[in-house]
Parts: sequence; C-alpha cells; structure tokens
Amino acid sequence: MRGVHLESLSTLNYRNLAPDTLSFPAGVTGVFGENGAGKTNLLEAAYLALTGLTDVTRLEQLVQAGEKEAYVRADLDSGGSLSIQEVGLGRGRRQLKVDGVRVRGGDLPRGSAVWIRPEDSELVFGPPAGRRAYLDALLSRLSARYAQQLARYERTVSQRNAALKSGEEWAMPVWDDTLVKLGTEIMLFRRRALTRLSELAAEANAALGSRKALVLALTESTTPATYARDLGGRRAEELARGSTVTGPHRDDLSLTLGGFPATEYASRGEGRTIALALRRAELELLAERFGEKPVLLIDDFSAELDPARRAYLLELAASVPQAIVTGTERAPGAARTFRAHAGRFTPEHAPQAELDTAADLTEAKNEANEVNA
Ligand SMILES: Nc1ncnc2c1ncn2[C@@H]1O[C@H](COP(=O)(O)OP(=O)(O)OP(=O)(O)O)[C@@H](O)[C@H]1O
Repeated sequence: MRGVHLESLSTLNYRNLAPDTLSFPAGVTGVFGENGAGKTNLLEAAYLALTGLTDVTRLEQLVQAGEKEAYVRADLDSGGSLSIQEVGLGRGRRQLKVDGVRVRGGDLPRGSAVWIRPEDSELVFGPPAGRRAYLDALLSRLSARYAQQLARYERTVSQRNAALKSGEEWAMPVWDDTLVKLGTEIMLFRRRALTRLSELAAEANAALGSRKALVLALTESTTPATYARDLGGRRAEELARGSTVTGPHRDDLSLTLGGFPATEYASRGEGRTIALALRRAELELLAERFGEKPVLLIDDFSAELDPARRAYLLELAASVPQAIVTGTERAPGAARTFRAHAGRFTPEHAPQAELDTAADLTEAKNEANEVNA
C-alpha cells in the first residue's frame, strides 16, 4: 500500500525550533540528540502540519517564548498529488491553509499521520477521559459526520448543563430530544467501529508477544434503546447536580487483558504494549479508510527499554512507507539521520544525490584550480 509522503517541513517560531525547512526521504528518518534538543517539538510540528491536530487549549505554548505568532508548513504528497498545508498560530488562534486557500480543521486530509509517544501509556492507566478522547479523535478522523455530530452533542451537553444549573426544568424535554438523537448516533457509530478496532488492537497486542488476549469494549452509561428513559429517570439528580449524568460523554473504552481490566491490573510493561497496540490499530484503521498509510511519527524509541517492544517499534517504522523516529540514540537502518541540538537539526549523512553533487563540485573546483595554476 502506498503512503502519504511528507516531503518537507518548515517551521518558524515554533517552540524552541530554529526557523528551518527540513526534507524527509521515503523510509525511516532518524532524529537523535540530547534531552531538550527539540525532538518532540519537531514531531509535534510535523503532526500539526500534516493533520491540523493539536491541543487547542495550549496554542500559546506552541509559539516561541517572546514571539507573537508561529507557523508550520508541510509539503506533502498524498494519493499522488502534491499539496502545501500551512498552519498559523497566534494567541488562542489557529489558521489553516491548503494550497494557499483558508480551510477549516476537518478539511485537511484526516489520515495523514499517526504519532506514537511514551506518554501513550496514560491511555491505559489514566482516567476514562483519555481513552474517550483517543476513540473520539480516531472516529472523527474516520468520519467527518462523526466529528460533526460529536461537536454538536458536546455543545448540547454544555448548554443543557447551563439550563440544569439555572433550574430550567421546563426546557428539559427539548434538550433531551436533541441529546438523545445525537447521542444515539454517536453510540451506534462507536459500537460499529469498535469491532474492527478491537480486532486490530488484539492482533497487534499478540504480535508484540503478549500471551494474554486484549479485548476492547465500550462501557456505556446508557444504551440507544434506553437513553430517553434513563435521562427522564435521573431528572431530579441532574437538577441537583446541575449536570448531564448519562450519555456517551460519560462512556469509557474498557481494555481487558487476559480477562482482567487493564487499567487496574496490567503491569507497566503490559500497559505500554497495549498502548502501542492501540496506536498500531489506529494506523491500520486510517490506512484501511483512506487507502494509504499515514506518516508514522515515533517519539523517543530509546525510552523503550524492553527489547521486544523496541524491536517492534523499529520494525513498524521500517514497514511503513515513511516514518520519523526520534531518540537519544540513532535509530538503526535510517535512510537519513538528523542530529538535534538546541532546536536545530543537522543531517548526519548526506543522501547519495547530495554527496554526488558535493563530489562534482570538489572535482570542478580542483579542475578550476589546476587550470588557474
Ligand atoms: N514555546 C516555547 N518557546 C521556547 N522554548 C520552548 C517552548 N516550548 C517548549 N520549549 C522548550 O523546548 C525544549 C525542547 O523540548 P522537546 O520536548 O522537544 O525536547 P526533546 O528533544 O524531545 O527532549 P527529550 O529527549 O527529553 O524528550 C525544552 O527545553 C522546552 O523548554
């Protein structure tokens, strides 16, 4: 299967990164350097430029200290056509452009990158909100309709909460109606997607050497058939608390390993394996949906101390058309390696074409010197 290709990434005033344009070959690019060099920032910038995705509550942090605005640009080849994606960042503001035309977030290619990070373990051991966010982000990328209905649902929940807080019981039937319609669609979509997601995650977990079966399931606070009734039945409680207590915004993506809930029972290593399996499943689902493999961004492979998981990460990077792998040590087998230092990235081994040009230049200079002599 072909893949999205990030040809180059340009950044300006992005966190600690020096303004630059870096080009990336097909295959694995390794980025290595000391702690704090800017390796994670580079992957974060690449992910933002490729997908438009970032934590919108932290936009200010992305702008270099002392500057007002930041900018990232990806030149990419997706499905055989070249495009330029630009993201401008200001105070609480994000502006996206594709080929010079302003677009909304959902208009960027939604399957163009997957980012694997050491802190993914939080998906397993952290609170349900993190797992819900993983699921919602993935499903929103698989379906624009899901993204739209989820945004509407979330808006409805907050407006309904405001009405509950001000004791507007009379308005509840109207809010309930909208909530049930949107919430039911979300629940049904999640249920459908979960079958394939669970299969892919279980396969990846086994491929990582785990002998315990991984099962993904939804822990739902209500069901499509009973949602309206459940809401009605908890009216007094909702008015007392001033919040909507039932619906897909309260659901969890439960992870069961060998018959036990992973969140409470898995070891740190087993949790790390599950988190990796979830990211692998994300990669495969996006590839199935869009017909091309996303660019794979792997942050800090060297933080992975378990030899089997480390080998799996490197094999995964080598198996996709393009991957960028960071670490405090060199990623073996990389087509290009950058050394990271204080926000700058220097290619270690120039690619053959550049070496040829350099050799030609030296030869030409020598010849010129000989002629002059
Ligand atoms: N808005 C900002 N302006 C300037 N510097 C920033 C900004 N945000 C983060 N930094 C700095 O960027 C530096 C690099 O962070 P980054 O996480 O990319 O390092 P890293 O190379 O991934 O390190 P590690 O190997 O420890 O993960 C940090 O020292 C941080 O203080």
